[in-house]
Amino acid sequence: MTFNKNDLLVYAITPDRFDHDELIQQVKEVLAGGATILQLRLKDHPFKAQEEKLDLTKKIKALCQEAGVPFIIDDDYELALAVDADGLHVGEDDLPVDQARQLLGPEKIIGASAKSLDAALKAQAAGADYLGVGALYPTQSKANAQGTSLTTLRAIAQGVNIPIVGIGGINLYNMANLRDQGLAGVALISALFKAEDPYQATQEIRKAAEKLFKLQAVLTIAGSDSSGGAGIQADLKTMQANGVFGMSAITSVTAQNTRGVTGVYDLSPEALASQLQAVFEDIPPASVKIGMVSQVELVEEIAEALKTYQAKNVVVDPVMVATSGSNLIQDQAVQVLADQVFPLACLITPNIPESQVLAGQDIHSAADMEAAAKKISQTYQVAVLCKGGHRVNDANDVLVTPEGEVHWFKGERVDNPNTHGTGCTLSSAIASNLAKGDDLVTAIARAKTYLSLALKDQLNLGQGSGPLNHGFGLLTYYPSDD
Ligand SMILES: Nc1ncnc2c1ncn2[C@@H]1O[C@H](COP(=O)(O)OP(=O)(O)O)[C@@H](O)[C@H]1O
Ligand SMILES: Cc1ncc(COP(=O)(O)O)c(N)n1
Ligand SMILES: [Mg+2]
Repeated sequence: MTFNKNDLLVYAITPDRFDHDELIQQVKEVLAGGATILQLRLKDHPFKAQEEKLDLTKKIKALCQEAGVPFIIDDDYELALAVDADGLHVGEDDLPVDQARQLLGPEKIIGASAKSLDAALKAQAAGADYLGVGALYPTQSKANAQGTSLTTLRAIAQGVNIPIVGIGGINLYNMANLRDQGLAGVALISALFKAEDPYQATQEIRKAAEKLFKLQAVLTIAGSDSSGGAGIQADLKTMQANGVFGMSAITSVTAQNTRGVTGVYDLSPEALASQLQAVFEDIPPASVKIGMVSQVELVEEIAEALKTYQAKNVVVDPVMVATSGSNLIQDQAVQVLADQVFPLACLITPNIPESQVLAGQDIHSAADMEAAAKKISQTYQVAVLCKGGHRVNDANDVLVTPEGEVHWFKGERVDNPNTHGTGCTLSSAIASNLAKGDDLVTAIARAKTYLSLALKDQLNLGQGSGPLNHGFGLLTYYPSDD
């Protein structure tokens, strides 16, 4: 039995009124399906004798032990002590947290329900190990449960440093809305125990929860931009802002600022290969973004590594020329990148000049963008997002898939001359969203929203086309400042 602050919580809570044998069977299935913590909640449950309650509790505890899953009891501290449960959960009107802690001792898990930041901070200070926050959605398991808004949930998540599980009416379908809110996981009753097949339901929810609530690692393979607005630096900042764990393999070090590129120092193929090996062999990324790669040999190392490690969700930004006008790829490398790396990708994101080169045709209109994207997509059997940042009146991008589907992403043009790194930022945000489980269209739509907000922040650094504010929404909370 382990309980770590960073563990994923797929928290199963037993339902009201049940047949004991049926409950035991369901608990078995829910544990086998991948619940990571289980709470026995015996609300409204008539027991004929105390022995009966003890017997049931012991049986369920044994199942949890066998599965290596912490066994928590709701409210009833005497029962928790009697069976030596792993922990106790107390509601806002139950035993106070500090008393629960005293009664159970320092080693046990104490959980508390909280509906406000105030209650959450109090429970944390009194020694709670985790918090249940809700009801986030209407629920049948707790009639008249008071609702908790996502705004309150976020405030609590930012204010405390113990894990939080969302609770109340959560199911496989509404769970996705709870992403990026600072949750360690979700607590469920009906979605697991009232499912037709509790084993399968738990498995599906566990799989989705892994993506939604566990910090996903994302790799960028790109060039360094000393001025911090594009390349590796933009990628890592974007990943941080989009709630994933950024990692990097550097292809080249550029001396660059908002006015231009004054030096390009490519790393050796060995230097790149060993970075890729170090990352892939230890922390397989959930997605990969590829940016500036200037030489044929470096492209070949990347293609090799993507195949060897069966890299997933690969997004390629075929960087050719910096916003400031400097060339960032050798002519021979373009075709090798296209031939060897595009087919391993799930998306490539050329801007208009890059699309013209790749398609071998001119682009003067939205229809031309779509035609070029279709041509590239057919040639390399990969989805293509032709970005419209180089147009004047709008910022519309078009996605064409190898199956021939076309999707336009309409973007209002933000009046901001500081667009250094927009392409790097967009592709990294797409890779981040794919890592968190979005489908391609959703990942792009959300990335575009992020990019627009970063542009709208109107950061103005340097004398040329400056960088975006990647961290516009990030704030660090220092508890000691209160
Ligand atoms: N002024 C702007 N306002 C809103 N979106 C923009 C603006 N400039 C670029 N974009 C968006 O930024 C993303 C990157 O596009 P683009 O600038 O064409 O790429 P690159 O940086 O590779 O040249 C696209 O989604 C594009 O629509
Ligand atoms: C190291 C590096 N990589 C990529 C770009 C492209 O920048 P943009 O995103 O503006 O196309 C850049 N300027 N520098
Ligand atoms: Mg670009």
